[in-house]
Order: sequence, then structure tokens, then C-alpha cells
Amino acid sequence: MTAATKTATALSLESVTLTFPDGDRRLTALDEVSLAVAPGELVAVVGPSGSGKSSLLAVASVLLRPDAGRVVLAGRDTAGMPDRERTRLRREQVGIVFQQSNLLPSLTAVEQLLAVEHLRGGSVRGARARAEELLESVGLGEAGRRRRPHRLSGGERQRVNIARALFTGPSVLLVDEPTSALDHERGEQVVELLAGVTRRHRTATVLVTHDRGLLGRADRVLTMRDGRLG
Ligand SMILES: Nc1ncnc2c1ncn2[C@@H]1O[C@H](COP(=O)(O)OP(=O)(O)OP(=O)(O)O)[C@@H](O)[C@H]1O
Repeated sequence: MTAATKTATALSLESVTLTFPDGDRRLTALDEVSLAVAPGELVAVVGPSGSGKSSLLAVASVLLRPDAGRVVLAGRDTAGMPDRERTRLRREQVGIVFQQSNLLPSLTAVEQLLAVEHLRGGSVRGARARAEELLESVGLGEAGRRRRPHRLSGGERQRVNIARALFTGPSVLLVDEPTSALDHERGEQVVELLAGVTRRHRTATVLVTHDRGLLGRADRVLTMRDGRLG
């Protein structure tokens, strides 16, 4: 790999294989998967249930170690990295948006982001302006920013999730079925938003979805089938 291609890749999976125990055999969830995503690029991954999409995100987020192959995140080869360092790298470099909103029920939208800063041991006071700005940029107005999750719509909750995932300034954004709880129009708006933040924040974004109707905004669409990516 040349220096130029290295700097142009924020996330790279090289011949990654992941297996799970399955009785006295092993089930292959990822079968020599290779993928490189550049900063500012939105890659969509589609595929049937059980084809390995969530496994792909778990390996890309360095949550799971592959059986074979390498994951290079923000220029760091994670293969031989101790767990503690992998966790730190994930916290700093990876933003994750899950299918369902997993916001804390007792916190307002702004506080959801400040909680991230608190957990990192940072200054909550110093982070407030940035949290407000980020929520504004994903389309959450002044009133919405003061609401707890049960008083936000599904689309608004996903916007808060996206803002929270971006809060640490990650180089990689991993998004798992962000529209599954939304109607088509709101789903489209969320994908539009993800395309926008990918450009503005220069994240290498991987979006897993069942919904082929949402793929128009992706730079590339890849299909996962039986653990293989093509
Ligand atoms: N923790 C686990 N233990 C054992 N097998 C697992 C585990 N997680 C996933 N698998 C298996 O690995 C394969 C890939 O699963 P994965 O969840 O990655 O698929 P998926 O494409 O995300 O599916 P869905 O669209 O239904 O979420 C499946 O056969 C699944 O049963």
C-alpha cells in the first residue's frame, strides 16, 4: 500500500474472517471480507437477515476481534493491540448509531451529548456550546434540545443519536439500520442527514440497511451474502 492510499483510508478491513461457535463446529459470519472506506465517503451495505451485516459493524468498530485478517482504524493496525487500547481507540475514533434509539430516558437531548463528555472525564461546561451547535446542525431546534427522549419523535431521536455519535469527532461512523423504526419519508430524511454529516465531518461512514429505497445517497452500495461482501 502506498502512503497516499494509506492516508486516504480511515477504515480498512483486510481479508477479515469471523466465526462463532455453533455446536461442535464453527459458523462463519464473515468470510475473508475486505473493505476500505475513505474520509467523507458513505458506503451502504445491504443483504438478507443473517448475512453478516451486524458482524461487519462489530469487527469494524473493533468490538470483536476477527479470527483472521486485519482491521486498520484511523491509520492504526488493531490486530495485536491490547483490549484497553482498542477500547480507547473505539471511544475516540468510532461513532456508532444503532437501529433503535438507545438514549437515556432521564436526560434531555443536550444532556445526552454532555454525558459522553462526562464519561470521558472532560469538562461538561466547556462542551455545552459544542453540544448545542451539533444538535442544531442535525436539525434539532432550541425547544427540542431541552426535551427528554419520550417527548421527541422517532426521527428527532435518531438525529440526537447521530449528533451524539459525532460528538467525539470520530473518523469512522457506523450506522446499523437507522431507519427501521421510521416511516419512509422520515427514513429518507435521516439518510439525507447522514450523507450530509459524512461530507461535513469527513467521516468514513458505513450504513447497514435492509431498505434498498434509501441507497440513492450512498457513494457505493455493497451486498453482503453468506458472510461475503461484494
Ligand atoms: N454472538 C453470536 N453467536 C453465534 N452466532 C452468531 C452470533 N452473532 C451472529 N451470529 C451468526 O452469524 C451470522 C451473521 O449474523 P449477523 O447478525 O452478522 O447478520 P445480519 O446480516 O446482521 O442479520 P440481521 O439483518 O438479521 O441483523 C448469522 O448466521 C448469525 O446467526
